[in-house]
Parts: sequence; C-alpha cells; structure tokens
Amino acid sequence: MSFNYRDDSLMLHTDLYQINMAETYWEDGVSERNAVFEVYFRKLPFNNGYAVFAGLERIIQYLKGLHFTESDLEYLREEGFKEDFLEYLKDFRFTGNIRSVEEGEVVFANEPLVRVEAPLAQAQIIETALLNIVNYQTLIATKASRIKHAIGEGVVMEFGSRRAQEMDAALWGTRAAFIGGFSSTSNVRAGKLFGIPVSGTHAHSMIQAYHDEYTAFHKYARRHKDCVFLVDTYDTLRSGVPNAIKVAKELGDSINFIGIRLDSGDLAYLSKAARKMLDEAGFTETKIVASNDLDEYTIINLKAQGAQIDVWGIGTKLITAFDQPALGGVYKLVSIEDEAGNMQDTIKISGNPEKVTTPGIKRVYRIINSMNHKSEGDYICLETEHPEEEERLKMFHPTHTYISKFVTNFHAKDIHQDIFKNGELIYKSPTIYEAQKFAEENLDVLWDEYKRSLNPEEYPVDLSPLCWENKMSHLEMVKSKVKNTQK
Ligand SMILES: Nc1ncnc2c1ncn2[C@@H]1O[C@H](COP(=O)(O)OP(=O)(O)OP(=O)(O)O)[C@@H](O)[C@H]1O
Ligand SMILES: O=P(O)(O)OC[C@H]1O[C@H](OP(=O)(O)OP(=O)(O)O)[C@H](O)[C@@H]1O
Ligand SMILES: O=C(O)c1cccnc1
Repeated sequence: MSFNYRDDSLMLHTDLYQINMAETYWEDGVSERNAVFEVYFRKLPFNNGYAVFAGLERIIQYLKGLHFTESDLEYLREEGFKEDFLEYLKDFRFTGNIRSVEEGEVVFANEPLVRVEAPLAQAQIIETALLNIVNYQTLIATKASRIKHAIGEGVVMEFGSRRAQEMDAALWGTRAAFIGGFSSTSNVRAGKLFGIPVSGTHAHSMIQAYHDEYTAFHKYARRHKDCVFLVDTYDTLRSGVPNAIKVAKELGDSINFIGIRLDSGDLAYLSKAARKMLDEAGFTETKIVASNDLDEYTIINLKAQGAQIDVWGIGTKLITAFDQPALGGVYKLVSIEDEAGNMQDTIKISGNPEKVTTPGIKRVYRIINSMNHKSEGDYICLETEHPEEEERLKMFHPTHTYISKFVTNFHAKDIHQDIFKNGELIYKSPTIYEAQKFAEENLDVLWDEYKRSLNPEEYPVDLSPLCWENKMSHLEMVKSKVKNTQK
C-alpha cells in the first residue's frame, strides 16, 4: 500500500457503485443525457428549528478541474474496468450546471439545497463527495449556530482540532463553525487557509513543564504581550488565580492581562469567585474564559447559575456534532432527459409519505412579509413558476394539506444562486466574514419561535399547488404501473 501517488485526486472519492452505474449508462449510450439531482435532508439536526448551510466552497474546489489522473485510471484498470470505459473516463470533466444556496443560508428539511444538472454519468459520480461535504459542514455550522445562540453576545473560540474526526474535519469543521457564528479558531492552518482569526491560551503542560504557575506565567509573558493564564492546574482559587494576579501586578503595563482560563471544576462557582478576586485586585477588564466539554446545554445552564464567563472555548462537542453525529442529507434524481430530448420528471416512492421525493426541476423562494420583514415560510415551486410576480400566494403543508394560508404583501426571495454554468464557475465566493454576516442576516428574518433551541416551532416549507399536483400525478402514474406489473 502506498499513499505516495504524486497525482492523487478527489476523483475516486466516490462510492464504487457510482462508477459502476456510470459505466452502465455509458455502455447503454445514455451517459450524456441531461439529469437533474437535488441535495436535501429530511430532518433537521439536533431537533433544531433551522439549519445553517455550509459546504459550497469545498464543492467549488472539488468540481473545479475535476478529472481522473493517470494513477486513478491505473487503479481502476487494476480493479477490472475495461480500456474502452477508461478511455471515456480519461476525458471526464464536470460540464454541468450547479445552483446552490449560499453558505450561511438558513435552510430547512425537504428543500433542495444544491441542484446538479449535468450529463447523467457525471451527476452520478459526484454524488458521494457532494453529500460528504454538505452533510458534515452543514451539521457543524448548525451546531455552532445553536452554541452561539446560547452564548448571545459573548465571544466563542473553537478548540476542536484534537478531537475532530481527523484533519479534514478539523479544518472544514472550524470553517463551518465560523460561518455559524464562532469568533475564532485555535487551528492555525485554518487561519492561514481561510482567513479565520486565530486565538488561544496555553495548556496545563506548560505549567507542568516549569513545575509552578508563577514561573510559567512569567516565562510565557516574556514573549507574549497578550496573556490569558490557565489557572486550574493545581488549585484554581488558592493557587491559579492568585498567581495570575501576582504576575500581572509585577509586569504591569508590559503585558495585557486579557484573561484567565478555567478548564475544570464547578465553572459557575469558580467563575464567580475568580471574578470577585480579579475585581478586588483592580483587574475589572480581565476576562474569564471557560472550557471543558461545553455545549449549548451546559452554557445555558451555567448562565442560569449566574456564571461570570465572558469567553467560551468549545471543542469536542462542536466539532464531532456530539449529540447527532450525522446529517442524513440525500441526493435524488428529479428529472431526466428521454430519447426524444425532452425532460421527464421522476419520483421515488416510499411507504413513508415524508420519504416520497418531489419530482421536477424546482426553485425555492423565501416568502418574506413586506411589513415586518419576517419570513412566512419557504415555497417550493416548479422552475417555470414565478411567485415573485404573484399578488396572493396560497401556502399549504405538503403532507397535511388542510394546513394552509394565503399570503399577500410579500417579497419572494429566490434562495439559490447559479454557481457553475456549463462546467464554468460563474460565482464569486464571499469572504468568510461575509458568509458569517449572511448567516446572521438570514436568522434575523426568522421569528424567535423557530430559533429557540428547545422544542422550536416547525417552519413552513410548502409546495406550490402546481408542484404538488405534479407530485400527485407522478405518484398515480407509478402506482398504476406497479398494478399493471402485478397483473
Ligand atoms: N456549574 C456547572 N453546572 C453544570 N455543569 C458544569 C458546571 N461546571 C462544570 N460543568 C460541566 O460539568 C462537566 C464536569 O466534568 P468532569 O466531571 O470531568 O469534571 P472536571 O471538572 O473536568 O474534573 P477534572 O478535574 O477531572 O478535569 C463538564 O462538562 C463541565 O463543562
Ligand atoms: O473540552 P473541549 O470542549 O473538547 O475543548 C478542548 C479541550 O482541549 C483541552 O484539553 P486537553 O485535556 O486536551 O489539554 P490540556 O492539557 O491543555 O487541558 C482544553 O483544555 C479543553 O478542555
Ligand atoms: O488555546 C487554548 O486554550 C486551547 C486550544 C486548543 C484546545 N484547548 C485549548
């Protein structure tokens, strides 16, 4: 086994069955037929009322210049793929269209997030990577948003790299967390690659290396003007905080005594006691940083106890999406070109009504009330429809259709952007700061009832009457086909 292919690529970052299906299409002469797939998830993660979309930047990087390298083809040859098909794969490039919601967009269950319109074989092969990217990054951006929501105005540092499911997750996870509202990361490479602010304190090992806090704090301060001293190595209130105060007093203006960090024990009690000691010593501006397996639940609880924590350091429970380790995003075929060159909508049936796919090439509009600028819900319609031109819109629940309302005086915002057109990247990515701000603005459009972390209201994601009728007629068509097969 070798990891040293000079031309390793992400092309084979797919499931074998995708390549087998692509081969089937190619051999049958249908590989170039236009196909439309949609990425969406069926259930919001963490029982949250919304999700924050992330992953587009990596999708762009992945698709740009995607091709089979020599060693990719060599490997497929060894796996038994034949020369004629390998010859076809040699010229593989992504030549399709991508429409996607932007990073930081607030999204909901059952609405298309990314739409791929491409030759069938291409659209098939890229499924695995697209889901891999969107499922993880959206999960982490959403977890980060929940944590940030619990914190409110406070600063939150991302500390997860050491606990992440390997390096890619640490890197892209911290980026997603920044989009979701985090303030900085401890991962220096993420700072370099993405421009996320980096920040950090120091570890217990530094105190242990010098055997005492007083010496360690002094040594650290010689090269680091901005100091956050970790105070819980031996005894927080009897040793850590007094030593930090002593060193800060001795060094005076030659350092910025920015803060102390608590990493164990009763964080509510210790933070209150430490606040008192710092204030009494005149360090009223010195902040208290807390870490230790924190998540939104502990944060809310600590706040309820009156904890005096200004800055939060969050690792494991964010980066591993501890309470829900996967988002179940799927990739479904909704329309495909027939022999005559016409697009035919397709459906996948399930005993579970929530799992029946919605056929057709669609758009998603956020229906924003023009009076209060809050969203009435999302409206999924066929691409040919123009709700933005309507005066009055009927919105109804797609499975419980009796739940309906008429909306007037609204603005319909198309939540997707064109990203690739005929294989060419036409989208200009925002900065990471713009993506974070975009997420904040999108959350502002939601009523608080959808944003609370516990038992939020269900946000309406509705189908247009035309889209719904199209779904019903395909359902009927498939049912009668099945009946005829049984005869
Ligand atoms: N006042 C508090 N209320 C609720 N949870 C708290 C409070 N203080 C700390 N916690 C949380 O309780 C957990 C305590 O973890 P644990 O039992 O491992 O103790 P510890 O303080 O980390 O001890 P150790 O010295 O072994 O590191 C952490 O998740 C921490 O965030
Ligand atoms: O608790 P998390 O949310 O995962 O945040 C990251 C943790 O990583 C560090 O602990 P670790 O024991 O790895 O190293 P240390 O010796 O520096 O405390 C740090 O002190 C945090 O507790
Ligand atoms: O800078 C810190 O305090 C830090 C960084 C990574 C993990 N835990 C803490």
